[in-house]
Order: sequence, then C-alpha cells, then structure tokens
Amino acid sequence: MIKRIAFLGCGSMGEAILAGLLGSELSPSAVVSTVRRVERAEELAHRYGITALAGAEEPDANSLAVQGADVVILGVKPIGIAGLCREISPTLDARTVVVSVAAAVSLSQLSSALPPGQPVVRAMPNTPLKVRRGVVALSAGPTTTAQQQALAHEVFVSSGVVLDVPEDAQNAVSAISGSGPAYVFYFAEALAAAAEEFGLDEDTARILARETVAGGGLMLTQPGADPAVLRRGVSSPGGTTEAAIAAFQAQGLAGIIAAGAQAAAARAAAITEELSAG
Ligand SMILES: NC(=O)C1=CN([C@@H]2O[C@H](COP(=O)(O)OP(=O)(O)OC[C@H]3O[C@@H](n4cnc5c(N)ncnc54)[C@H](O)[C@@H]3O)[C@@H](O)[C@H]2O)C=CC1
Ligand SMILES: O=C(O)[C@@H]1CCC=N1
Repeated sequence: MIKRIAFLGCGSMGEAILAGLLGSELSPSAVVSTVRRVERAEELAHRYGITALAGAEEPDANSLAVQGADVVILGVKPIGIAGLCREISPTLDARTVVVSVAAAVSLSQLSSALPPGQPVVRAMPNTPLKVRRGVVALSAGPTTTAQQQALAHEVFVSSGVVLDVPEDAQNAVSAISGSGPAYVFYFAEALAAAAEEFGLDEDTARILARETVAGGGLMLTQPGADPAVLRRGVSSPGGTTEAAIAAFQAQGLAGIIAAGAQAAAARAAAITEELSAG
C-alpha cells in the first residue's frame, strides 16, 4: 500500500491524478506536491489539504518531496523530465518507484537520468482521472518488480481503468486516450457551433452540446455498451440521424479522426528523437 507519494509538477495532469487518488482511501497527509509558482502551491494546499512546495520559494522542493516517498510521479513537460530525474537522484531511495506520465519519454531515457536499477514505470494517463473515469496504460521498466508495479497500479486504480501495455504501444495510447479527451471536447465545441448556426443562442447551444457529449459518454460506461449498437439505437431507418451519419461519412470524418491520431503519435515519436538529440 502507498504510504507516501510525491507529485513533482502538478499541473493539469498531476492534479487530475491527485484528485482521483484523494477520492480513495489515501489521506492528504500522505501527499506532497511541488510546482514552480507559490500561488499554485497555495491553491493545491488549500484545495486538497496536501503539502505543496513551490520551487520559487524552496529551491530544494523536489529533493525534499521525494524523501520517504514510496512512489514519485513525474508530472512535468517531457523536456523537463531528464533534468528533474538528475535533480532528485541524490536523495531518491533505491526502492522508490518513479512513475513518469510524460508523453514520449522512453523508459531508457528515464532510466539513464536516474540511479542505476531505480524502479521506473512509464504511464500514459488522461485527465478524466479527475472525475474517476480515466484510463491509464502502464509499461514497467525491466528491473521493476511485480510489487513495485502494484504500487503504480494503486496510484490510478481508484480513478479509472488501468491497463498494462508493452512500451512500444505507448505512443498509440497517447494518441488515442491521452489526447482523446481533447478530441471529445473539440467535438463538443463543433456541435455547439453547429447549434449556433441554426440560430440557437450561445447558452442553449453550449448546454445542448455539453449534455449530449456527457450523456453519450455516460451511456458508453454501462456494462456491455458498444458504440456501434448505441448509435443504431439513435438512428431510425430513413430518419434524421442516418442523414447526419451519411454526411459525416461522405466528408470522411472517420479518416479525419484517424489522421488526427496519427499526427499525435508521429509528434510523440518526434519528441522522443528530439529529447535524445538533446
Ligand atoms: N494534460 C494532459 O491531458 C496529459 C498530460 N500528460 C503529460 O503530463 C505532463 C504534464 O502535462 P500538463 O499537466 O498538461 O502540464 P502543466 O503545464 O499543466 O503542468 C506542469 C506542472 O509542472 C510544474 N513544473 C515544471 N517544472 C517543474 C519542476 N522542475 N519542478 C516542479 N514542478 C515543475 C509547473 O509549474 C506545472 O504546475 C507532460 O509530460 C504531458 O506529456 C500525459 C497525459 C495527458
Ligand atoms: O498534448 C500533450 O502533449 C499531452 C500528452 C497527451 C495529452 N496531452
């Protein structure tokens, strides 16, 4: 069981994981987070009752935070991961499991910036963890034991579905479920814009789009739900929905979505290269 956890970098993603985790049995007193700005640290401490340290005020915040932690979450941007690993290495306990949520940072890039043999896990979460409907894919490093992998699972299991995947699947996961919530929000924006084109007022348009996306998403969470079956349940033969789906297909919407996911995965691969090139 996790006794102490440190979040190094607690922005959108770190906070989503933190919020989901604190909804479980973990006490806020078991959590320490670090961020750059004092205002953000105060906000996190106030909102969640955790200890939050700001690098602007406490230059050793990250090294202090990892002391005594069984799990450390690296929640900074990919470009900052190696430097952060090197910064904490001198104070990191050899048994502490280091979980990176950074897109595109490989296990070997992580390990090469940490003490030899440090247990590492590469994770690709998504922000719906915040409302405990997230999904995360984990890939453990070669020296990470089953018990240490179980600690990484524990970070996420109360906030969503946890999958174990081979590391070479991580860019695809990032392109589908890591970035995916943004695709859904973009769809909601486009649906609201379409509503306004009918002359509906902005508020009505936003409410219709938001509740439709949220309600449809909730239906997908029911046991055995299949999106194609649910779609047929809305589409009367010869009716209005069928006309809309036919227009989507004529415009190549499925191909457009696939192209978006391909672009995301290609960008992840490019970032990995850029990080290696230094
Ligand atoms: N936002 C998302 O939906 C997802 C993000 N990720 C990954 O999560 C990581 C963080 O992304 P976001 O949360 O979106 O970024 P963000 O910019 O919202 O958060 C980063 C946080 O790290 C802090 N920070 C930066 N350098 C620091 C340092 N040296 N020490 C302590 N704190 C530091 C910043 O103050 C900020 O609070 C990225 O590597 C990204 O690839 C992964 C999956 C989804
Ligand atoms: O946009 C990004 O780079 C991150 C990784 C997955 C989702 N957000």
